[in-house]
Amino acid sequence: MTNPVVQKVNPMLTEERAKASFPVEELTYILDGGKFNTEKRREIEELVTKDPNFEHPPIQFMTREQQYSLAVKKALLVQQRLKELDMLDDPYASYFFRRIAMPREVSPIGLHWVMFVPTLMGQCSDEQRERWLQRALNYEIIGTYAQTEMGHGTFLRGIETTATYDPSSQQFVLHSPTTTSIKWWPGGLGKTCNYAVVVAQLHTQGRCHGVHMFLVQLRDESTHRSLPGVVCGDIGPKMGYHTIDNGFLQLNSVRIPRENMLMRNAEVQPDGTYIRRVSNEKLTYGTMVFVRSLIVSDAARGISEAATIAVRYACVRRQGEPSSPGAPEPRLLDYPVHQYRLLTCVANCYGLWFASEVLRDLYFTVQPDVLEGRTERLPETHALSAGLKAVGSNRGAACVEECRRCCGGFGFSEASGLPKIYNDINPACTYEGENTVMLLQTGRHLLKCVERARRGEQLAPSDAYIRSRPTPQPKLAGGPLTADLLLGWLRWRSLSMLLEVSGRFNSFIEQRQAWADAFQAVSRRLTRCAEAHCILYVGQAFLDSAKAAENPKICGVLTSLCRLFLLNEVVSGAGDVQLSRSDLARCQDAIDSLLTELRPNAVALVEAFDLPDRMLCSVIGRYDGQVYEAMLQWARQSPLNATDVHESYELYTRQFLAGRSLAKL
Ligand SMILES: Cc1cc2nc3c(=O)[nH]c(=O)nc-3n(C[C@H](O)[C@H](O)[C@H](O)COP(=O)(O)OP(=O)(O)OC[C@H]3O[C@@H](n4cnc5c(N)ncnc54)[C@H](O)[C@@H]3O)c2cc1C
Repeated sequence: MTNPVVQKVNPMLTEERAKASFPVEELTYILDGGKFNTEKRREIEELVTKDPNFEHPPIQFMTREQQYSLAVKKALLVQQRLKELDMLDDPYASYFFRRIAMPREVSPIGLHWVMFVPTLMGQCSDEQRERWLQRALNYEIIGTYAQTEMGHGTFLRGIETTATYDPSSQQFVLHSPTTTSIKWWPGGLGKTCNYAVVVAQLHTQGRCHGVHMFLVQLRDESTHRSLPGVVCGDIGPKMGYHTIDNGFLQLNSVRIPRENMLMRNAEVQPDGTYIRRVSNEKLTYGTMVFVRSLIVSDAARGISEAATIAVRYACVRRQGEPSSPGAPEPRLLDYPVHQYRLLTCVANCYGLWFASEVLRDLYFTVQPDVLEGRTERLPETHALSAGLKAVGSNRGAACVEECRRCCGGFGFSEASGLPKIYNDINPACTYEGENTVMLLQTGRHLLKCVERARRGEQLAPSDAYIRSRPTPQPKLAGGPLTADLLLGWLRWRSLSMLLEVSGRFNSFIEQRQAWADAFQAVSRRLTRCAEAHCILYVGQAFLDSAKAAENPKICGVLTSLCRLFLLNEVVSGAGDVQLSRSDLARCQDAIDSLLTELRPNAVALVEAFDLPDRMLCSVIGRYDGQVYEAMLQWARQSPLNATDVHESYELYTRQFLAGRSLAKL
């Protein structure tokens, strides 16, 4: 455990830690992907912790401008340190360095790495790469990715920004013709970046050729002033992400050289002739799959942080009627309903953690094939990554909110760290493909799978359970409710729901409805099918990882947690299909027994995530469990407490209490 014990540890937490039935450290190695990774991560944490440049008072007491300015400084410092330590080429090390140096702070230059550089890598011709990529990698320029407009998000083809080619000057004229065409949202666009990849409708020789990408310089490289015709700025405070300047961009006939169109897939020649090359859009899908697997893993990490805070707090918080006169009040964790709320979040966290790893491995398996033109598994990976991105971020936000509520009033205080985790996890439901739209994409793929199964075609591994005919419902009554049996039931549920929806869809088609109308008619139910399909994948990944654990004690506790996950899905999905009352009652009883079984391991299961206090930034989730003293100390730092009497008293309250009218002040 890397946490420095700053105060005497609360005995209630010590007592809970002693109850662990398995070696926590070994589970940490599994979660990290091996002992080597755990050690490396801890070394990095120590490096950052010792660096005074990353020390500062709580950001919650700072204004947004102060938070942004500090985040710019720290983000650049992180890059400098990574270079000095020769860690830039080590993705694992640099990921953890950033996370620990900027806990809960979204980096204003994050988009540079996540979107700008990968877009240059994937969309530039070889000469363009030569010219720009190295400059971007060396941080001589900082870029963002500007696609979304005020009026157009999900529907990419509706984008209004135009890039019109002028052969006389061999330049493109970038223009925002309407208010709704103003770019809105790109990270770092407001104040930080000096370049952007701008997505616009390409016009040449009187024809529109659809959306293409252009590299546009926004600000002068030495003064950082915005260039003529470029109007950009910050879009203002948001629900979270206070440290990043999501921005707007209006382009007023801004001219860029012809060579600034990203030309890997298409080209405009000097005379204005448009040439489309063999599309490698399928390669772009590959990158999308990878980014989405990271979103699922971020969702799991968000829950791991919230659950660590809420479980520790539940051990030290006493609330309620004592069981006998003179006895202490019960701890929150002693209440079965509280155990249920927290342990189901922990179970979701482990499930998503393992599923994100399987998805990432799938990407690394499929990507080399795709590069060589074998794209058979691309539809499966694409559909899975879209659906899991949606299910992961939806669950992430829901579980973090549940953990926040589990902490009562303190969960509403910024001191808990929980509002910030929630506000930072929530936007992932919207960016990189809005979640409902993602589920519809998965659903569309599932409908096609039923059709292919009907034609007797072979389906990809994760779709292989899909048939064109129903199978009998697995019986839950009778024998033990094993994880395999529960998974089998969820597989059956997914297939049953899908066949029903596909049947309705086909009947609309037989009634000569247009494909798009038939799709809309079943779309609501189809999103539910997509969720069921993805939950099945999460459950399978969870169970496989539990079975793979070499230590029988770890295998045992993970299998129990996995059963809790699966049972909870069966119970909450009972209304989707017909689950008998006796089967439902059995499942409910099994959940109750599992809560009792898992409760002694609650702390161990969250502490296996090995999150140092520095990362949690939580007064109520600290390792030593000394919640109340720390809460008072934290509140004392509020700027409102700088003076005993606040200036508003002299300005307004004194007059008001004396009966004078405030209007005259
Ligand atoms: C924090 C944050 C960072 C972002 N960063 C960037 C960035 O760096 N660069 C960038 O270009 N953009 C960025 N975005 C924008 C983001 O990609 C869009 O918000 C997203 O694509 C959704 O588009 P929209 O907001 O226009 O919503 P809309 O597309 O208008 O969707 C609104 C609602 O309608 C529903 N809906 C839309 N279409 C359909 C349909 N066909 N069927 C059923 N329902 C539908 C959606 O599910 C959604 O609930 C960012 C957004 C956020 C919140």
